[in-house]
Amino acid sequence: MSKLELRNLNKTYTSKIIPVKDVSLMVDDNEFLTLLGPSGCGKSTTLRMIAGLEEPTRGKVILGGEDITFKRPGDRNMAMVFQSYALYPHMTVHENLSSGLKLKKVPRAEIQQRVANVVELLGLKELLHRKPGQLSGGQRQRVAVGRALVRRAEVYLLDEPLSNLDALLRERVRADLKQIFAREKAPVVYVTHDQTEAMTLSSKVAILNNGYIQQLDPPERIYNHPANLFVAGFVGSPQMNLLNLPCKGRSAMLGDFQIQLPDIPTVPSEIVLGIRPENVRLVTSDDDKQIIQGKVFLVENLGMHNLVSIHVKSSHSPALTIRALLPTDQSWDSKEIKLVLPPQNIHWFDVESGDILR
Ligand SMILES: Nc1ncnc2c1ncn2[C@@H]1O[C@H](COP(=O)(O)OP(=O)(O)OP(=O)(O)O)[C@@H](O)[C@H]1O
Repeated sequence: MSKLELRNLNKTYTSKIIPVKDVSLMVDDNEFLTLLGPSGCGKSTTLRMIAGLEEPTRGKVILGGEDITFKRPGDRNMAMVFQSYALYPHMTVHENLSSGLKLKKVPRAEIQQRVANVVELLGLKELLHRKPGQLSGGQRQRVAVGRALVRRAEVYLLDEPLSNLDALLRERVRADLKQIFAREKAPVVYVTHDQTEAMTLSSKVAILNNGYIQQLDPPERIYNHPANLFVAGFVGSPQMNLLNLPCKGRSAMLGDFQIQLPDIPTVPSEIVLGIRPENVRLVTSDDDKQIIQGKVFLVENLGMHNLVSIHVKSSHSPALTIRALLPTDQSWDSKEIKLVLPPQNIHWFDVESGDILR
């Protein structure tokens, strides 16, 4: 029943360092919000202000209707997992997991039950009697996640909790986290710069850049309807093709080819065309429109697909490059190919502001 709300949150260190600018958002008790963005964009500072470890310069943190902006961290019932594990070095794993509950005078049987659940979930059984100094980085990180999970907190805050796990374990713990938090009735705020984590775990993603929220939406919407050039370029791997093109009449010129512009009030002299590599496809029928031709100059095998880089045919300007995900069942090296850019998959952006036009 505790909705978390940030109202116009700001943090200023000096006139030059303003890591968080006017961040407003809401996380319901059944929501998993991820703060995603490049290094230094203000993710951790935002999380630390929610936890009370940092005072906002301006703005409010509201939990369940109560203003908790200046409440001490210990008085907020929040569980936090840091990138740097923050485990008690003199305690065993078992003691690290149970000490918080003992302090809160939770009955012994319940402590045993809750600890047993996380131990099972995170595969910690073999490590219970070791101290943090005797664990690998990944194992310590799992214990830190476990310590947050044994508590029944009002809010869960996680700062890059999977960053030290190897790829396989990260995938497993990621799937576990998703299931665990689907059952918890508490807002979760998760910080990462790993877009796969953000896309798979979250019900909502806030993309941050330079302290500002660029877009706040469910992951599918972020991926399929990026609000601006920053989001379009940041989310998606391989990256979206983003091409600056001159406009002529109601078309944009992609090398020798005309791509019809969408219905926009005024046609600019230049525009940015965005299309994801998986949406660029081979010509399959005579009815195909928006066809471009070019020559392959690079093929990268990604396993399931080839990422093929193509120089688009152009008689005057230097060749533009477009990348397409194509099947692996044939050789694309140095091939002349014809491709289709389906109009429904094209995103158009304003050159100056970077905002989406259509
Ligand atoms: N105590 C501080 N004093 C001055 N500047 C700080 C302080 N803490 C953070 N910063 C600056 O604020 C900006 C945002 O930092 P923050 O840690 O929130 O970024 P982040 O998005 O979490 O980055 P990362 O992904 O690298 O952890 C950075 O430019 C950082 O150098």
